[in-house]
Amino acid sequence: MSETFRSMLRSLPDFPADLPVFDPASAPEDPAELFRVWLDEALAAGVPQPHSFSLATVGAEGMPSSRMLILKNLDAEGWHFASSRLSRKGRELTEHPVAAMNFFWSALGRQVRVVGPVVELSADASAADWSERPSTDGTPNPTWQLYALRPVEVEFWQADPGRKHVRHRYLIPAEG
Ligand SMILES: Cc1cc2nc3c(=O)[nH]c(=O)nc-3n(C[C@H](O)[C@H](O)[C@H](O)COP(=O)(O)O)c2cc1C
Repeated sequence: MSETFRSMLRSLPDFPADLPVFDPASAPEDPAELFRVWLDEALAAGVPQPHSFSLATVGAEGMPSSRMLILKNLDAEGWHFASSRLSRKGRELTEHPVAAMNFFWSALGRQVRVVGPVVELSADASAADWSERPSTDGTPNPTWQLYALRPVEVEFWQADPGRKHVRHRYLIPAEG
């Protein structure tokens, strides 16, 4: 059973054969600009939920935890996401206000990693996000929180059929 399972896993393809070519020399200076281009290309390639990402947070004694979330916005405040402050991630962010995001667009063999401190955005912005959710019934939720991750590191990764995978990393000094 476990040998069959292992063989089945080994037989799965890593990446599609037809992948885009990424030349870091032509990348813009602003990682947010490149992210928007890659998100548009993921949309055009039919990647389902291309705005979803895994968010890793730090819990008690440094134990990591991760889960999928939806990207809500990208602006000067950072990369926005929202959740309940009472959730595990909410409690972990209160204790350790840092996180790592990981976007993966399988059809394009692309990954984007974003790391940095996380800040809570305003109660008004959080309430607006809650009220815009598709399943809203109009009841306010004071525990709903909009957060912004302020990147200190953003890494773009492009798979290559010849396994010469390409990485392009931006390091952004944290604000004083
Ligand atoms: C694709 C996808 C998107 C999700 N988006 C959100 C989101 O934007 N906010 C949220 O609180 N939970 C979202 N969830 C649920 C979370 O993954 C998670 O189960 C929940 O927030 C509880 O996480 P926690 O116990 O680690 O805090 C999403 C799940 C999936 C699969």
